[in-house]
Amino acid sequence: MMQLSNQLAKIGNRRQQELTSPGLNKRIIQQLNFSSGGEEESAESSFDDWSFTETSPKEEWKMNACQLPTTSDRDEERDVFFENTSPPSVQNSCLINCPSTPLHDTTWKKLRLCDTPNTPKSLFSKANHYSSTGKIFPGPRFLRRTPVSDPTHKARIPSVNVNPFTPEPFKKNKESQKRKHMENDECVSSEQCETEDVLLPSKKFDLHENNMVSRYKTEFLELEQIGMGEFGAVYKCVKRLDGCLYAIKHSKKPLAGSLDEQQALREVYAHAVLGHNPHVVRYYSAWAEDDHMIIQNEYCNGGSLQQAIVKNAEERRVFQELELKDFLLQISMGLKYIHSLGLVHMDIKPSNIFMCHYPPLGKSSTGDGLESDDEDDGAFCANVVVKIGDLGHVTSSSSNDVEDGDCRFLANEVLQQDYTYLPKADIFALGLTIVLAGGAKSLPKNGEEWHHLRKGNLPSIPQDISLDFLNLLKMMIHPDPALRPSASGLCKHPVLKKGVGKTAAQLLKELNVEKFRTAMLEKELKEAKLAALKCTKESQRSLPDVCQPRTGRRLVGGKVARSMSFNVGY
Ligand SMILES: Nc1ncnc2c1ncn2[C@@H]1O[C@H](COP(=O)(O)OP(=O)(O)OP(=O)(O)O)[C@@H](O)[C@H]1O
Ligand SMILES: [Mg+2]
Repeated sequence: MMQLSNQLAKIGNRRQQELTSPGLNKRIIQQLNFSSGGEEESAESSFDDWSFTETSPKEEWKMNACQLPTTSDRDEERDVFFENTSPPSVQNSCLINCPSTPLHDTTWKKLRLCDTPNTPKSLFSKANHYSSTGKIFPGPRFLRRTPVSDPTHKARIPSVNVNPFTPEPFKKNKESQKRKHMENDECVSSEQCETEDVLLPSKKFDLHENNMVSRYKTEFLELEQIGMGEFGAVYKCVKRLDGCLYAIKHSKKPLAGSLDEQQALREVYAHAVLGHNPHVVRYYSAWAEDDHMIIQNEYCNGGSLQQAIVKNAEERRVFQELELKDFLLQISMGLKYIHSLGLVHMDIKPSNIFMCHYPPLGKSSTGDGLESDDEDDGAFCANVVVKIGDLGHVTSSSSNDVEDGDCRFLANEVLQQDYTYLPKADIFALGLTIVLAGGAKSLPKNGEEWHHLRKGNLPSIPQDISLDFLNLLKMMIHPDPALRPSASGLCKHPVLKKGVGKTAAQLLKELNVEKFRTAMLEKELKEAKLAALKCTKESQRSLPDVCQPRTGRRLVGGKVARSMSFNVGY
């Protein structure tokens, strides 16, 4: 992350130079990413002096979705060219007037506002940290730097990004650290502290610049491209050091100052906070290289659910109800975990669900993903673990800064900017994801059909599905988000528990219980043999009655409570 920050700051410098150079009084045309939604923020921004009034592509899409019917394609809509005719001075005024706000949600908002193509975030963080009142405010992604007495030392201290998804205690800790510094007169004022935040050096040790060595090429052997998305390309690679496979995601476009930068950072922040869960694609590392973000993730050998759906269609088959229930249960477990950390995914769809095929139980060489302490484990395909990936849209569940995901899976309330029930938007998208896995035809992107689904009408699934399961899916896309089941509720739902097989974790638990039970029985048997032997010896010493078992007394296991239960954990 340090290198990433370095790289981003460096690019910011470059951008600033470009924007302030006399030759730049020309029109800047830049491609916007629809999904990133920063342009929407510009339209609804509280920045009074925001001078660009064009309707954002995303707003256009929202208007389309509300004007029945329309048929534009999402991809076309997402690639819209935005023309900025304002001179750099206007751009700078936008930067100058960024309000200083506390971190977290508002910080994200600020990031986005200042991250449009007109006002690159990197530029923002480097160039102008003054409010309209001339007050200095902190760069949004820079942590407080530990003050040092040697002013020249400043230039060597790397900046650190603030993870907006970090739990509150961490942030409080940062605050107390700041207070401590102030008490120690290390900063004369909070403004000074903040000034130091933003005056962090832009040029630090840069592996790629200084050594001209690509970490990607040095550390990994690229095997093949396994995917391509809005954000970039994904490659299957072997890490030279450990010989293991990884999925490595490269951003498509240069990052600095772009909306992709923000999405990439979101993904990294979310991964870092989420840690490990069997139903969330595991993250290993991220760094910037050649102005592109690279994210090293767990490689899922079963590919995405979308790929499986396409393959099914080619083979004229569909996932059966039992498989659908298994997928739903496993993804719900991943969502339950994400939601429990106060986050929401906001882009659940088949291409963001990944499958890992493990060898049958006992032969797993991964040692990963199969064990779960989750009491709710109840799926049945022990050798297929389903995981949620692509965290590029993750945000806080209490946030007003929502980056809409794929419009085909978007809940209506999110479109209406009602963010009261964000976790339920994930449930809505999950319901439609399962319906697609069941063989339903592609979902509409807008128009009458789009609204029809948002009224709670389930797309038709071309196979016999039990009424119970159909009703559950219907509830998941209920127009009233409050009535949709929660992820936690789904994990315990009788429809998903009833008649299903067991997960690897459950089977492992049962195996351990059986092993324990066998060991106890073996112990009892051994004791019985010893007692019998002793009895024989003593009877040979002419004490005929001593070893005769008394009525009601058990010879074996007498000290063992027979009421001992081995069923804990089921
Ligand atoms: N960990 C992984 N294991 C296997 N395949 C992967 C993995 N990550 C990504 N892929 C493949 O690459 C594709 C794109 O990945 P991902 O969704 O992370 O990128 P994206 O650019 O954000 O895509 P989009 O914007 O379309 O959701 C996936 O649909 C999948 O086919
Ligand atoms: Mg994706």
